[in-house]
Amino acid sequence: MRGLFPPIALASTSPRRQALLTQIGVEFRRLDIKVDERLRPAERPTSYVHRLALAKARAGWGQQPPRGRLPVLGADTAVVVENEILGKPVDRAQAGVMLARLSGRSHQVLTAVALTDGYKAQERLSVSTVTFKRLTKDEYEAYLASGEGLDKAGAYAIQGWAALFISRLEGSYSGVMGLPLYETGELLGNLQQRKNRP
Ligand SMILES: Cc1cn([C@H]2C[C@H](O)[C@@H](COP(=O)(O)OP(=O)(O)OP(=O)(O)O)O2)c(=O)[nH]c1=O
Repeated sequence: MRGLFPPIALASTSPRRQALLTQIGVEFRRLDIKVDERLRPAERPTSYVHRLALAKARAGWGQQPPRGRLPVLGADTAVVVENEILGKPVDRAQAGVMLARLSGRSHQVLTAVALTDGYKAQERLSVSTVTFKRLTKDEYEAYLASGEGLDKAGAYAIQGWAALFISRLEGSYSGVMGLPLYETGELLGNLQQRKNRP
């Protein structure tokens, strides 16, 4: 299938986001961006992921040379349990605490995507509910030893071994992995429509 969308820039260091964008045939240049990911006092999880997705897209826009800029896509993912955001664990011990919070219950995964062309920005939010089985001691130990969850929000990867722990997913698999492809397609489709307008 020939690509449906124009080329873009992806403001992300995440290999998962690159793989997902490649999956839908989007050509992209990658921009290494770093934004302040600290949560603001009393900030709600949805506001937080929206703010960061937009900040990443804008930072990426600012990083491109003024000539030949491409529209920039940014995304941010947060795991939310009992209204608390679980970010990426700082070490194995914290990863263990996060897994214990997720074990035997459901949580939400929010991923916001933002696309800017320097003038306007569009955004979408994907919300999924993920249910974990109750983990056994052996499962905790094996998973923590694998190191798989250490660079992931909530200390797990749905696309990896943690699939063995997920009894139910309501929502978007790609959204949980870091880039909701349906919503991303909507943003890219709007871009295409604007381009085709006489
Ligand atoms: C819950 C979950 C998260 N993740 C990943 C997606 C994101 O890469 C990461 C969440 O962290 P983010 O801060 O959203 O992204 P990032 O720092 O990895 O990359 P960027 O440069 O774009 O800011 O967790 C999975 O890969 N699988 C999962 O099941």
